[in-house]
Amino acid sequence: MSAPDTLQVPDILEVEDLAVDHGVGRKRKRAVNGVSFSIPTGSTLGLVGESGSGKTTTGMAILGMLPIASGRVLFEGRDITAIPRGEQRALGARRQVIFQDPYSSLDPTKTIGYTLAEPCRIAARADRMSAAQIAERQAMLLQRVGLSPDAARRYPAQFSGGQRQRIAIARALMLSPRLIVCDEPVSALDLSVQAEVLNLLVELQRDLGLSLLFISHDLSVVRHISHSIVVLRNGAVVEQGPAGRVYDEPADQYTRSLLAAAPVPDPAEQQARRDERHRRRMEDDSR
Ligand SMILES: Nc1ncnc2c1ncn2[C@@H]1O[C@H](COP(=O)(O)OP(=O)(O)OP(=O)(O)O)[C@@H](O)[C@H]1O
Repeated sequence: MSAPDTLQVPDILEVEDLAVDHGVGRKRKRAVNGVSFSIPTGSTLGLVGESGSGKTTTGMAILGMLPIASGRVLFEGRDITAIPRGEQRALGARRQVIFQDPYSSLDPTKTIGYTLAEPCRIAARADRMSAAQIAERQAMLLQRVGLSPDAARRYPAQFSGGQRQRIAIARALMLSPRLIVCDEPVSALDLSVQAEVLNLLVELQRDLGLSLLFISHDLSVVRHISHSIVVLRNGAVVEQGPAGRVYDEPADQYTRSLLAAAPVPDPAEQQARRDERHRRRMEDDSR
């Protein structure tokens, strides 16, 4: 028997006919309705749509942070809504989140070292690490995201917005997750810093074989990092497919209007920005 031409990689995440509500009683409101998509393992899916379209609600339901009204979410083939409570913790280590505002995950009163160790303290027994292992992993990850190991002794206020987001990324990686939900992780950053953090996420995704659900209201942000795209409108999917197809030949009128509003980055301008950053770094190094 000959080997198959292509290796069949299972999907890390399958969302089937998902519905999620907010509020209770008469104030109950359906925020997400009939949403289905999947993320092939080791790829990035861009979940886009205007404010209020249901992106965060979908992301939080996938992370088990919001109850599901109906539908199924399969993570690594297992229906997460049917997993016994005792096993939810172990699953938590394999799914992490990075928010728009790094302060959501970085307590200003705690050192970076304390914050990075936090996921290890609440992890299931099987994922626990010794203090020495935690320190070693912290140092490795801080370096990987472009910070020096002595950052562990400092506080969030001593870092810029971009550096804080790098710390939030390191924190998300502490327990070696397989899926990271990135909820508008660069929206609060300057354009040049946005590009640096996006590049870091792309490198990490590729080098570590991570799967990313990248939430953004801005189609130009996810353009170069997503393998596939899902467009949400009023809590429902209006378009989905490979990123190249969705950007080049959008089938849906709403997607076309979003694309028209999203500027295509000019490669020459991007290169000029990269050169400028490089020049500044060289200057800093020579001081
Ligand atoms: N905690 C909440 N209580 C009640 N309604 C909510 C709550 N959170 C979100 N909603 C509503 O659910 C819908 C989807 O909101 P959601 O935050 O998921 O959208 P989004 O696409 O992520 O928007 P944004 O980009 O502004 O974050 C909106 O109508 C919103 O008003």
